[in-house]
Amino acid sequence: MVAIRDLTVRIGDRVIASMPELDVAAGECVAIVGESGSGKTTTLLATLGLVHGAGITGAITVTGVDVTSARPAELRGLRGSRAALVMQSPQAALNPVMRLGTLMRRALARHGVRGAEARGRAEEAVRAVLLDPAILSRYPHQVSGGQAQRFAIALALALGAEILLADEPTSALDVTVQAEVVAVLRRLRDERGLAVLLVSHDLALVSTIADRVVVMRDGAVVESGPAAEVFARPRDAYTRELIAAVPRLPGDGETARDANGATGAADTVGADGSGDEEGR
Ligand SMILES: Nc1ncnc2c1ncn2[C@@H]1O[C@H](COP(=O)(O)OP(=O)(O)OP(=O)(O)O)[C@@H](O)[C@H]1O
Repeated sequence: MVAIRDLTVRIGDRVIASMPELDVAAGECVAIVGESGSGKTTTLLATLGLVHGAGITGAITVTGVDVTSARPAELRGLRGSRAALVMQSPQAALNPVMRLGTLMRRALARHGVRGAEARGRAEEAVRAVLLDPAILSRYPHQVSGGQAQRFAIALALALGAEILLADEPTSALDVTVQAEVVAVLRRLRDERGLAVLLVSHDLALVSTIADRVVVMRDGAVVESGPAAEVFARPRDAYTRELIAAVPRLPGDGETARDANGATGAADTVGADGSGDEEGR
């Protein structure tokens, strides 16, 4: 789905992100973690050809498209269908005077999908993120932040997303709602083989979903590997610091969270990933 080799992003003579190797396969979630300013967002945006005014070297392939040499129209096509960006505040990106169903139908019409097929695809996508299709008749201000984020994911699915590139997709949400969104991402990864490249500074959350973790600091990768291994036996001192900084509740084990997500916050919405489907 994603293959990055020897990526370097420079502003002037400063390297703001360098990523020697990063692969995300179908049905896999890879998380990039690190403190603010470590280069996580730059790496994510570069993956979709969205870093402008910077010197970029290296190779980036996303669902077979060579991002570094693709023409602008080809990149727009990639971003509007097979690869979708999920941002922190979905509500801000939704047109406030348009019902969610209209918004979805217009997006599908741009891809030549109309009428009964568009309605069917919209309902199927909304159900896949555990929302009631009745939500399609609501306006953005009539849904919660978690529902809006799940709708943004549904929109991506309806348009044919095979990979989601998610930048802090839950940090604008409260903890229970965060859990709903993570449960939905896990389910889509497991059941549909969706690939997820996730950027987050929240290690507790990352430990509930990531299969592999890449730790960045000052624009460089300091450690990477299977999530369970990195969380249980961090090799780098900076990774150890990040893990030690995760808040713990009385009764938690040695590590902040079990890497399989067994004790993660997402469990508050049920092991099958079912969340609150009702409106608020
Ligand atoms: N267009 C730009 N021009 C100059 N510097 C930039 C630009 N974009 C990012 N930077 C710098 O590059 C570094 C990495 O930024 P980036 O946003 O990738 O970090 P991050 O790890 O995602 O941080 P955060 O968690 O705060 O979003 C920062 O020092 C940032 O100030």
